[in-house]
Amino acid sequence: MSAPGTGGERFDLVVIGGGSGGLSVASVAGRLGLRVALVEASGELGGECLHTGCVPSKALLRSARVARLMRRGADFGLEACEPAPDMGAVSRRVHAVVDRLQAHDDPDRFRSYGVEVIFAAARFLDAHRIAAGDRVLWGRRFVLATGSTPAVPEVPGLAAAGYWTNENLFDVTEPAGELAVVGGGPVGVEMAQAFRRLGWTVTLVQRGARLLPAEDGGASGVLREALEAEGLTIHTGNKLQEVVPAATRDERHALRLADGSEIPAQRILVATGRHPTTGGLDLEAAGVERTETGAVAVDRRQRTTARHIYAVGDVCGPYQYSHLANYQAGVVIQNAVFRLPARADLTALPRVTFCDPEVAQVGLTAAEAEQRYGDTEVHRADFADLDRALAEGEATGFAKLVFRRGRIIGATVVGPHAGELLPQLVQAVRGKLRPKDIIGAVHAYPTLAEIAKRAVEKYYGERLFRPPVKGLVRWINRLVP
Ligand SMILES: Cc1cc2nc3c(=O)[nH]c(=O)nc-3n(C[C@H](O)[C@H](O)[C@H](O)COP(=O)(O)OP(=O)(O)OC[C@H]3O[C@@H](n4cnc5c(N)ncnc54)[C@H](O)[C@@H]3O)c2cc1C
Ligand SMILES: NC(=O)c1ccc[n+]([C@@H]2O[C@H](COP(=O)([O-])OP(=O)(O)OC[C@H]3O[C@@H](n4cnc5c(N)ncnc54)[C@H](O)[C@@H]3O)[C@@H](O)[C@H]2O)c1
Repeated sequence: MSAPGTGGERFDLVVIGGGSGGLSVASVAGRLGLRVALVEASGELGGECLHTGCVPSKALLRSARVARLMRRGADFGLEACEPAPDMGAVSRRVHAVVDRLQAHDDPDRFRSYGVEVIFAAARFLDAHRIAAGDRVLWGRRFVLATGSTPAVPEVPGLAAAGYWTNENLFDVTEPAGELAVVGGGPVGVEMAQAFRRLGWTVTLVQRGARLLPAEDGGASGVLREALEAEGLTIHTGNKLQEVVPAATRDERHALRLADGSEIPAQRILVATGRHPTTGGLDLEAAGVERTETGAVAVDRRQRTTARHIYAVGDVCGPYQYSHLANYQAGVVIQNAVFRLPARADLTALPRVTFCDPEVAQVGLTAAEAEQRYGDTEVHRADFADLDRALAEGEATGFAKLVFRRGRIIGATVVGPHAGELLPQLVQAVRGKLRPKDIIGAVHAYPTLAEIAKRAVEKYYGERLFRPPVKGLVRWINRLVP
């Protein structure tokens, strides 16, 4: 660590990185009257979520879903038709959505909050100073919010063949061809389905034993079945070993897998995870340490090993979601601005993979709960039995609720709009609610949200519709006139 200097423009708070996490901290701190600098390397605010992550991927998935519905016309009594996707037009729509949302992240909006916005790459000079272009900033406190970048495996031939990542995927305008997707996490699964629905022949290779390995095994199975039914080819428990590059752009590369099989593909999408972005920051000069995985090490108050430097979002994890970066930003505001010892609590952190069917989770999965406690109870309701799901023609999937000692400690939903169904379950896990809190609330009929109530009904069903209870009910009814 370098000896701290005193020169430079002085700020109460210097935020490094203008994505989901950094923008949340800077806007609140600025409006609360702190002298705040926001330093962003890329030349525009919004970060990955807006430009190359959540927003473009969800816009692309929407076009893909419309294509799917067109093909499914006959399921609804309409003439089915095979869409002719225009990748150029799809990409233009995706960028139009991004541009529309970019207005929220206009630098002038942040300047109006009193934030000094500086477009430059930041580098620590010592524990209290950074260089940002030709300026030197002194900060009482700092927030590191530099996000993550695609982790590309070292596979012989891959670089020579050329590949897409989320950083250039949304600029694809060429007509549909053959695509190999490497990685079966959220990026791989969402994008494989989007491209398949937009007419591409897609093969997905997943090193893990199943798709979305962090999710409930049953949910992962339902998803795989749905993807295969749409014509996706999936290899799990297999790894990309080597690529034999095509001689010309129109020919196909050969992707050799660990089990000796070979996949032909014109294009390759690499979706094998992400590395925290710390390169060039010179964290050592500030005394900020990293974990074994390269993430910035933080405590539950989001403080790094240099106590006046905080970190939020993908650069520290432990998960990589935009809403987690925002949540951690709130923890930092409480600690660094209000000086309250707030701690992050991820017990009820939701996550959603926006494929179709969507996969949503809050709290523990059934397997995690069983492993941790050994005395849990799981009840499941299927969309195939739910009136609204049948009316919608979207009856794939289920909700699974995990109970322990009369409390809801986890929920998995795989099915139509699963992410939209999550909030009541997030409240249930967060508030350690009892099953009666779900069943006691009147759910509008017919809604998909009734699925949670149905799973709770199973919980009570097992307890109520038993001979001793039946006997008691008969006895009361005979006794009381
Ligand atoms: C394809 C894809 C889809 C996704 N979909 C979802 C989703 O649906 N829901 C969800 O919750 N999450 C999703 N994510 C994850 C989400 O995008 C990230 O978790 C989120 O953007 C992280 O926010 P952040 O603030 O940590 O970092 P970022 O948004 O990446 O922002 C970091 C910023 O720091 C800047 N920076 C880096 N180094 C420096 C430096 N030295 N100096 C100054 N600035 C610097 C970068 O230019 C960048 O603007 C998705 C990710 C991908 C790849
Ligand atoms: N809907 C969402 O919230 C959403 C969407 C997209 C991304 N994200 C976030 O972005 C991050 C990155 O997502 P991701 O899907 O790239 O990463 P990931 O780490 O979640 O999944 C990558 C997968 O690639 C596989 N893999 C690794 N190397 C491989 C190889 N050589 N061959 C074959 N398979 C290989 C791994 O088994 C792993 O399951 C995630 O942490 C996720 O939280 C979130």
